[in-house]
Amino acid sequence: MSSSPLLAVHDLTVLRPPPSSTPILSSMSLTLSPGEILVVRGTSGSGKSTLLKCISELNLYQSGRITLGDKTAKEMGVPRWRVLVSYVPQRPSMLPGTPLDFLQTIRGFKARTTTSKDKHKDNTHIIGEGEGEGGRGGMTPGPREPLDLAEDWGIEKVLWRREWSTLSGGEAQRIALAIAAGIGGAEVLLLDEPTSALDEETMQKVEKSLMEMLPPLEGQSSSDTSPRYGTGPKALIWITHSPEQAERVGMRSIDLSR
Ligand SMILES: Nc1ncnc2c1ncn2[C@@H]1O[C@H](COP(=O)(O)OP(=O)(O)OP(=O)(O)O)[C@@H](O)[C@H]1O
Repeated sequence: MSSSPLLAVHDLTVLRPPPSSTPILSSMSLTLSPGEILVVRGTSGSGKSTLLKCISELNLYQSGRITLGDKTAKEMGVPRWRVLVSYVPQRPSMLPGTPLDFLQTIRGFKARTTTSKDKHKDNTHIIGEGEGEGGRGGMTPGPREPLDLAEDWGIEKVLWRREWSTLSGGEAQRIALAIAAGIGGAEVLLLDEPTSALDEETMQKVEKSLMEMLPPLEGQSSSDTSPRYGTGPKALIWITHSPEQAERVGMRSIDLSR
């Protein structure tokens, strides 16, 4: 693989809480390059989610070093790290309010540096009161704003105004994923079984959009790939139990099964 990785995990060890203190992950290392999708596989309980939560600084670990570029989360500051290295859980937790409230809240986080370009593409205003369709947010192709991205995956804009608790598992999963992928700013997305609640057709649409967001791999001509969407992520780590999906999306894979 190419020279300098975007993300690197060195010798990560995570233990279960006492009294068992047995390892969940033991001296685990990996690297991720720009343009790459790394698939993580493994039996249930082998530590896949734990790995992604450690990388996003949501889970404590006993030893190891995780860097983005040449910086650790501590050196960068954890809030900024969590913007750049974004974990998308398998089941979005039952958040209060609506997806639109959530989107507006995370857009306001101080750790997220909002450029005037980002502001320009914020078209959350396009959903009028009680309105189902909204506008198109401009006629020219450009960055995929979360609402547009989700719409490509079959999420009508009216759903953004519904309480999270009233959404189906697959609706909530697509909306959470569209927010993470479409809001811009994240360099690495950590996807925990991102399509587990989706039907085959929708799953393949989601796979295609996510793959098209990435820049070309180093050494690969950009004309070899579909157009890249705006400020999308540079690389993905993708947990899946499906060998077919691993084959479709993965450029490399690791298996955590013991
Ligand atoms: N806070 C915790 N306390 C005790 N054990 C934990 C804790 N968090 C995770 N574990 C254990 O660590 C192991 C790995 O869990 P993890 O959720 O990472 O597995 P996984 O590979 O993602 O599984 P699945 O495929 O079922 O989602 C499991 O045995 C789990 O019970």
